[in-house]
Amino acid sequence: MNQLLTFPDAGKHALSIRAKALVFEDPQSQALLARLDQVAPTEATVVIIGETGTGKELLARRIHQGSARRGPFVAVNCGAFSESLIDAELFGHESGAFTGASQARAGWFEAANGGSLFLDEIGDLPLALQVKLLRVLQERQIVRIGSRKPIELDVRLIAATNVDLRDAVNAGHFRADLYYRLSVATLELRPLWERPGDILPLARHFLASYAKRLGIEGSTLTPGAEQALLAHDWPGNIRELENVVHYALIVAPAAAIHASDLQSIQRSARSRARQPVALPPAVADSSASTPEVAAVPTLRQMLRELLLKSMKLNQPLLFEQVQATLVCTAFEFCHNNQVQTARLLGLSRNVLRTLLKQHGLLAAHEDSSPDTGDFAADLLVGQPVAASSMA
Ligand SMILES: Nc1ncnc2c1ncn2[C@@H]1O[C@H](COP(=O)(O)OP(=O)(O)OP(=O)(O)O)[C@@H](O)[C@H]1O
Repeated sequence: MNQLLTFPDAGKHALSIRAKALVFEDPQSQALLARLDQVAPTEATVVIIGETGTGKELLARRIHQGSARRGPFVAVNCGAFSESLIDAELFGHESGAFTGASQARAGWFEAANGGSLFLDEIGDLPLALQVKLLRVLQERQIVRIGSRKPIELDVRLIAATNVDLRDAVNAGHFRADLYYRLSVATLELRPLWERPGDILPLARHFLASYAKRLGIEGSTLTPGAEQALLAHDWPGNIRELENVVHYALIVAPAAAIHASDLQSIQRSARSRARQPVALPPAVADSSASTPEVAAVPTLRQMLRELLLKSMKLNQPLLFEQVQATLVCTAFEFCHNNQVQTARLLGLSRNVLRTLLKQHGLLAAHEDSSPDTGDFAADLLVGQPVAASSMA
């Protein structure tokens, strides 16, 4: 079933494909969409969790569209402003409130009155502003900087984060009271690699949309290109996929798109082959700056050397032991909810999937693909080995 949902006022957003449609075909995405459609008509504050490029803003727009709110949808990235600026941006100011404030200005809250305010990267909001935001949510009114007059507000707040807010609370970076106030409803967008059923429908959707824009007819993806898309890790998630398809159309207009046209994928595959132990690009993770993460490259290097040695000496036992060590370490990370760190070990998705499933962190229906046990191959990028070849 093709889950292509169009926004009613798509025409108003002519510049962006993002505002027009949502492609949600993977069973996980469909389940999320069902929850979204339950939450949207309510007045509940929503927190959307997901890595960069997973579609958080798009989801927030959909929530707004699905509500009865007729006011505007206003999106603000909390990470894009300095602490002093974001105060005035959110709550507005009177003229003369501070140097440079020559005129009174309404803030984003007022701009969103009657509608929804989407606060992206809420985890980046300084603590002082978190206190202020909490008060606004409780009292449903704001006071502009330099004023004493409260302004009544009717705004639904939708927040997004790419960090685990519970970890931020534990680390003292995020107020617990604000966290509980915000997370009335929580929607989690999984990284694209964890919802493979979305990859090709999204790719075809972007292909059709960009081809239309570029005036190209008859572009298709060859089976090889489809395979390359499915095999890629997508650290930049849907945004990366959109860019890859757009670029491919530019370099291979009016023709079938081959794997070799998907240049950024090819490049990253090549660079992985050249530097087998290099860390993948930074990923949002609850464990992003823990000592474990710092230790992973060394661990990975050690395990890689051991694997190579075991192959050279033809020692299946050592090979098995290294594999076991890898799996135990990854399991430990998964157990601590540090899935991304586990990924850095270079394990195959299938192995990670199995670990996650064993740990109840993954729904059963996701685990459709068999465990090929190719984790050593992942670690040794470019030198695939099968356990049987060791015998
Ligand atoms: N389900 C989807 N269907 C179609 N396009 C999508 C979908 N999800 C995301 N996109 C596309 O991916 C791009 C990234 O989406 P979006 O900006 O919503 O991500 P984000 O998670 O808010 O990113 P960031 O955290 O970096 O701000 C958008 O340009 C949009 O076109």
